[in-house]
Amino acid sequence: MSAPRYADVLIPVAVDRPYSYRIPADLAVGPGDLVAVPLGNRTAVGAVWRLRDEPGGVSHNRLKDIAARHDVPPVPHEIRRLVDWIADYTLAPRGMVLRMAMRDPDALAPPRPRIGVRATGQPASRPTPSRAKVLALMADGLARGKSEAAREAGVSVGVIDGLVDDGALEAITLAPEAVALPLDPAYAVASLNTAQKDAALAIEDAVAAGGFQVFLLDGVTGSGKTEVYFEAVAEALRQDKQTLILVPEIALTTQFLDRFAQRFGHRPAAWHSGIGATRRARVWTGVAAGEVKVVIGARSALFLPFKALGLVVVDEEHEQAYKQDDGVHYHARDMAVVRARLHDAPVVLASATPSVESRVNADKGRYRRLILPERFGGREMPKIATVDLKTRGAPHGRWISPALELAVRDTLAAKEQSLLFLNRRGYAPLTLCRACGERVQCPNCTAWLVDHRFRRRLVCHHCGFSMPPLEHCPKCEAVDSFVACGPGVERLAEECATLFPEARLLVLSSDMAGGIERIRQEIEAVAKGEADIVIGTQLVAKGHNFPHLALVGVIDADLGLSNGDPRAGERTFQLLQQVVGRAGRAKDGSRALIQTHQPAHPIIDAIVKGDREAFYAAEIAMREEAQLPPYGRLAALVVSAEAQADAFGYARTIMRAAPVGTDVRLLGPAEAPLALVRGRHRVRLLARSARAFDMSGWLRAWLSSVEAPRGNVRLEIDVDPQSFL
Ligand SMILES: Nc1ncnc2c1ncn2[C@@H]1O[C@H](COP(=O)(O)OP(=O)(O)OP(=O)(O)O)[C@@H](O)[C@H]1O
Ligand SMILES: [Zn+2]
Repeated sequence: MSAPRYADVLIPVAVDRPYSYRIPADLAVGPGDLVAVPLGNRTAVGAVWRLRDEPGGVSHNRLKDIAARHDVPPVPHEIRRLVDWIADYTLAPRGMVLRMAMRDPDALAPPRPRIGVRATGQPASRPTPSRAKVLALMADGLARGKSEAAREAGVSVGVIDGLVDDGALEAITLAPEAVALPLDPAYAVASLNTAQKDAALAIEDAVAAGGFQVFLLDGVTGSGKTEVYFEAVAEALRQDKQTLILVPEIALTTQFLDRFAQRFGHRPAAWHSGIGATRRARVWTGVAAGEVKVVIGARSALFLPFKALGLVVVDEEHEQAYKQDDGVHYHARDMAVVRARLHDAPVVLASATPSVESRVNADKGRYRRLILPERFGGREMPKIATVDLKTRGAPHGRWISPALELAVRDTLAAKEQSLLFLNRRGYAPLTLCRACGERVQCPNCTAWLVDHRFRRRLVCHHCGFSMPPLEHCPKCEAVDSFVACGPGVERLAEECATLFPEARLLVLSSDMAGGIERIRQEIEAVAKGEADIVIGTQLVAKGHNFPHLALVGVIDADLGLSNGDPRAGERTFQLLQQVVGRAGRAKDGSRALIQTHQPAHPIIDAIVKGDREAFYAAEIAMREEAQLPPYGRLAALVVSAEAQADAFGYARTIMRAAPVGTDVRLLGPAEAPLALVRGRHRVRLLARSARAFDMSGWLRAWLSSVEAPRGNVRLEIDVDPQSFL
């Protein structure tokens, strides 16, 4: 049999189809190989998508030759299928999806050898105190990197070089740093309670047997879901298979990495945008070679080239952060399920507040639901009560009600921790002119500027625009007339400093100076009990374990309830349940106070009564009635342009071309709630169909009949939208 003579090569740019090339007789290429190909007047790198014996429609002579094959791991079969799947489903150009799954071959080149030093046993010809320090350190005979030796001995690198010249040290090539240290499934086995054991066994059996299966690990906050899926990871290790653990926010998982190391002896490999290029390349090739057994990462880890994937875990599966809302609009949780199916491996979706989608899938028998009904060790759930802001609210200009103030005082007196939750960054969400009522808006977005007093700026949370506080009103010229309206976490901190001057305060918000590293340290400080009152945005609600926390105060539970977003109810329930669930994880007798104007709202009521089933039953019934996901399918089309008329114009053009029929209901075009972002006007269309309908196929057929947007007009397609703004 002769070798295939043609290859379709997918290039990681905004194209949907691979291009065909000839394979030169002296070149062997296989599916997934990275190759250099001529593209226009340059050379591009692409992945071989399929091989063929025929040129496929184009004459042999018009095709160009593949220039070269790169000697790096190919894009594996499962990843190629995943890329096809995501492109077909989301309508994103295939090349753009490949881009997330491919590395530049140059970046994958083996790392440069590390040079180290070792003692030769010869004395130094000219002894100095610095030299003596180095030789004392190196007397153990171990090899060390040059700078490492200098740092440990407390001398400059020059001293090391001098000793090499002198013959007292010798330079040697060090073995490359291990990409992942060996994990031991038997390192420190946890003893599980009965419910944990049952759940763990079910997943372990599935890992051992192989085969695709979805588990919904549905356990209340603090029930030990992590311990349960660690046992499944242990089984995968025993089978010599790899595990992918997805988390919504990888930068804040130090606690998790430590727990993992306590269980398996070492940390897993982490994958996120913050790790350096060399390390990324090592992890990538280590995953491809099957040496890296466990990877923890945010959604981009979904595209790593696992050699033998035996288990996928999606922690906090309900998190909105799994949905990517720019470029390729994909949901990493859903695609993790697709990926597990491609590898014929089990997948675990874990949450204390499962998404309605996953819950319905479990109820219908598509997923297997494993329930952990109680906290580990019989620990009590916090006692939850509401504070009715209509009658028992805070005095004017303040946000902590007398009841909450008292509860914080009691908690301080008991030397325990309080958490005050307010999902608003900055000092105040709105700045208003007292004289004329003018509100300070972003020039580029439909949004008020948020007062960030620590930084002394007014900031747009959509585009990042910022400016110094205004001295006089641009409209009525009044001087010093601006007042801050409403609370943000900074303002709440000010109130706490006045009410509880003796308490150690800590504000946790994603935009504090010092970035992610500072947040990481502060989360650890909270866990160690180094703060008395923690003020935080949703950042604090996400899966952290704060053992000293005895009181949670929700400053404004109504924030998420009132907007028109079909997912607002679900999100509010999840956020409140998660934040309340941070309390009382190590000690009984914890409480939560929820400040609200609507204490009788069904969602608030379900939280207070601890009746999550009431929430799911009501929400699921509503979704079914309204044919919303998962009972129906939605797709959003967002047209944007510098001029509003252009956006509406193109939206009407595509609307006119919509296929006639009753399968899909089309709503719009309408101005988006966020009508202006970064100077672009936005118009939305929403398509809704029954669940069984092929929405992606329908959209593709429709849009292929419409002329592409021109000039600065852009069309974005969002299948299964999470955001309706
Ligand atoms: N079998 C066990 N043995 C020892 N400690 C356990 C066990 N199970 C759970 N724990 C402890 O209980 C606490 C809560 O566990 P974990 O963080 O896994 O809960 P979770 O279900 O993930 O909670 P959340 O959804 O709120 O994040 C942790 O401190 C954990 O170490
Ligand atoms: Zn803006």
